[in-house]
Amino acid sequence: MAHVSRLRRLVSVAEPSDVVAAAPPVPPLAVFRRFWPYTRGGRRWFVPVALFTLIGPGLDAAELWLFKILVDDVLVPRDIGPLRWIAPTYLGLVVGSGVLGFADDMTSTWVGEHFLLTLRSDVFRHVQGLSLGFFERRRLGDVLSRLTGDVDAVETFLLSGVTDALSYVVRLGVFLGLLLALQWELTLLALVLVPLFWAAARHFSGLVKDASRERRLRSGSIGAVAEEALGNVALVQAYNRQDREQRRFERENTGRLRAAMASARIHAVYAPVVELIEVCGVLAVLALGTWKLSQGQLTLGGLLVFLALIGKLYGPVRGLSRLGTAFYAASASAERIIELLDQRPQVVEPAAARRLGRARGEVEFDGVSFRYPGTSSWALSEVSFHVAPGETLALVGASGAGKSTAAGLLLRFYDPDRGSVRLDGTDLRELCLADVRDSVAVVLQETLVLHGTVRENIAYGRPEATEAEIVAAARAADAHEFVEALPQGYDTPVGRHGRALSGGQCQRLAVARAMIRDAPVLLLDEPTTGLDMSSGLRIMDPLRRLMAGRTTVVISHNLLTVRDATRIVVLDHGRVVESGTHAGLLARDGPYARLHRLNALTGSAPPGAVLS
Ligand SMILES: Nc1ncnc2c1ncn2[C@@H]1O[C@H](COP(=O)(O)OP(=O)(O)OP(=O)(O)O)[C@@H](O)[C@H]1O
Repeated sequence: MAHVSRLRRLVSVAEPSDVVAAAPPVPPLAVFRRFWPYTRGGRRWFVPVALFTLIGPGLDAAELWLFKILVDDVLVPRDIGPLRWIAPTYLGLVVGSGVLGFADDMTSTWVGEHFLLTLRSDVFRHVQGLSLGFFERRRLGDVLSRLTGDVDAVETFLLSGVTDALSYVVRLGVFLGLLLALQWELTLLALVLVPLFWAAARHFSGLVKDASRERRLRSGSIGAVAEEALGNVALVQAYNRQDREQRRFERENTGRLRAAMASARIHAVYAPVVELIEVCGVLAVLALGTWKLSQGQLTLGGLLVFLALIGKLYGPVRGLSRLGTAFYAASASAERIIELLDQRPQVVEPAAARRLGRARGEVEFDGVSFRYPGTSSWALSEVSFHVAPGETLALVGASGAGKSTAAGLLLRFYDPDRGSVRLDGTDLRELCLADVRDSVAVVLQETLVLHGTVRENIAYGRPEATEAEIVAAARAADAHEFVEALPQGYDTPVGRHGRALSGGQCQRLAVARAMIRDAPVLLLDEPTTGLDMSSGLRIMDPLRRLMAGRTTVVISHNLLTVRDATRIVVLDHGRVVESGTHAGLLARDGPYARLHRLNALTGSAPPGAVLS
């Protein structure tokens, strides 16, 4: 056992990564069962692929047999006669193998790529369907690395690996049959060494698996660190943190390098061991074969073909044992995909979800309490309010009071722990999720602008919108004028996070997008955050037009846009501490009045910025 621990030390990897957690191990058979359904589109090609696999070794064997005849009937007797039929047959066999190889390559690539397409798009659909909570907990770069590198490795596990294995087994069968027919004693001698191959393969495969796990894990960490640093490049550069990010990136890369070196060491030890076993076999056969030749029990052609066949026999044996290690390496990736696929969305639709035509827009929070997963304090507790269709409700409160959390619950990004959120009198949990989200148009705190043209950004609200509708929405959002002034008008690319536009312009695009969505409920989460006084005032008219005739929940902590709301609900530490109209709440001289005085002092509520 000492040599095992010595080998283990050979593959020891760097200090553990704290960026990405390892996926739990899964037995190979379970991996196979798990991914088998993804082969469904390509299964009809399995028969041709199997046929090509069967015919290939047959052609190889025929070529070798021709070689035997060539030596025994042409070279040894020095007679050119049989060459007349040997030459065309040989050419025919070579052309046949070429055509077969082509067909084999095409079909197996198609089957493999088709599998990848199905699996990758399924994993993507699954990840997109996960609740917001998942994305808050996980590193995006790691998820991306699973979607790309790990999915590829699963294909190796399931398809290329299996077809290769099949081809090796067939080759073994054909060559073994030929060898036995030619010289059974020599064959048995050659076979004595096969168990040694297996023992070596088994020994090394466990080590390979450890190193491969570490390599895939490090690839995920590299993706995660790169995504975080490059995604927040402005922050990194502003605070001169490039060196720190570089160190983090290099640390994960060094981890990957060590894992790669560990697996290279394993392979470097493994290859000569296997070669040694093989050479022993060939030498033994050569010795016995030469003796048989001298005794006249074997022709020279027979011996040469025998040696060539032995070479061909060891090929698949070696291939099979190598596949074993490749399987183990790929299963490390499979485990990472399975772990991703096993994530369940926290927000799920009931089996018989109720469809909701066009909602009237009645919104109700009834005794809602909510805690973010993994936290101990309540973000909302016992929150109740009711908004009738067409009315406007303003949620106000200090930073961290729970306003955005309430917005998240209304969009059903999360489910409340207690109480219920209702739309038109029905609990959101009973409704079709797509209907809930279709009923609510949002203009969020952080302006969500996509990498695309102005037109694409507006039409994201309703992809089937016509050009006239897009322009009408832009006009209503007071965006048409500035869009027309852009170099390419509606076709101007706006860059990632809308960096080509000002904050106010981005916000007006967001209003146009919400406008074109034409949903009965409108959710405005701090629509004026980050805007200066004049931009804040400028957005008011478009917002008013957007709110007309819709139920609106407006969230604000600077009290802008809230004074004329039908009702104002004041939140503090997740609780409703006050509610009423602007005038009524001011008269009570409670928390709202205090907030109002504070705002008047800081001047964050422009005079006249009121809802009509
Ligand atoms: N994803 C999250 N995971 C854990 N806790 C969270 C999460 N988001 C918010 N919280 C916590 O929930 C509480 C309410 O946060 P919320 O964002 O709803 O406040 P807010 O009133 O919208 O604040 P602001 O006006 O600053 O946007 C805070 O204590 C916050 O720390």
